Amino acid sequence: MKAITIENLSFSYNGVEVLREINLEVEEGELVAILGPNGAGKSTLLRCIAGILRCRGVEVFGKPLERYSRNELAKIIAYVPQRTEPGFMTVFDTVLLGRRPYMGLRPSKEDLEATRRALERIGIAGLALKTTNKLSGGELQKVSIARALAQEPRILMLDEPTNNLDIRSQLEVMRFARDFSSEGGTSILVMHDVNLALRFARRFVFMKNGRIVADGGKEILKPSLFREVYGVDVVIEEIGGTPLVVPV
Ligand SMILES: Nc1ncnc2c1ncn2[C@@H]1O[C@H](COP(=O)(O)OP(=O)(O)OP(=O)(O)O)[C@@H](O)[C@H]1O
Repeated sequence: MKAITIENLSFSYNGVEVLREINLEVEEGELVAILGPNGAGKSTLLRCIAGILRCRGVEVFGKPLERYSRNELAKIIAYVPQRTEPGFMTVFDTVLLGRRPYMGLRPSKEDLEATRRALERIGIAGLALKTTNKLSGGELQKVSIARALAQEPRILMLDEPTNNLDIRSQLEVMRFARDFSSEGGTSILVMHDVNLALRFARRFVFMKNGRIVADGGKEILKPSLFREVYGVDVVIEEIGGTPLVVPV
């Protein structure tokens, strides 16, 4: 089943067009990495799909985005932005906020359980009682991902999820996204670390100047693509069955 269908999507901020004629279909269960230089429009595309920016031409599970209520959409799509501001709430309460689309006046037993599960799965149960303004950048990033998980979405959209994370945590987050997809969820990740993307994603969407310039599996990864998209020369070597892109 198609999780996301985007047809001829363009988007402007104050009259300046930053997404141009985007067409993209994502099947349920896919893990897609969106790559491209700074300012290419990757975050804007994610925010359009998440319903944060008002756009036409996006369907989620066969229904136009604008026909979803905010609550309905929040049960389907969880979006983790590049940066989150810390606050004065505890980690537990912050992750519990992910349950808002399901909650009545008070959190139910199921809401509390889902919060605990998310904290465990992201490996931050030990931080539950800390306030978020006392966390490191990487810890805060993990809290945002746990909150998205507590939302129990069908589509997970992470904007540069491995920023701020040490190598081990990067791998944990990527493994989590891969597992989420192999359990039937759909993951869309904006990434700058091409090699990390290569290791975990099966599909790569390259953007430049608001357009999708390449979309496919490992077969599209050629030095000419990196020259076109980033303006850099690279060599691509295979190590342990995974291509490794090295700028030269
Ligand atoms: N709120 C905004 N108002 C006006 N212009 C914006 C806004 N957000 C982004 N832009 C512009 O839109 C373009 C695309 O930005 P976007 O954040 O989508 O790029 P990106 O590919 O995610 O970049 P990066 O890799 O640097 O995060 C850029 O030229 C940016 O300056």
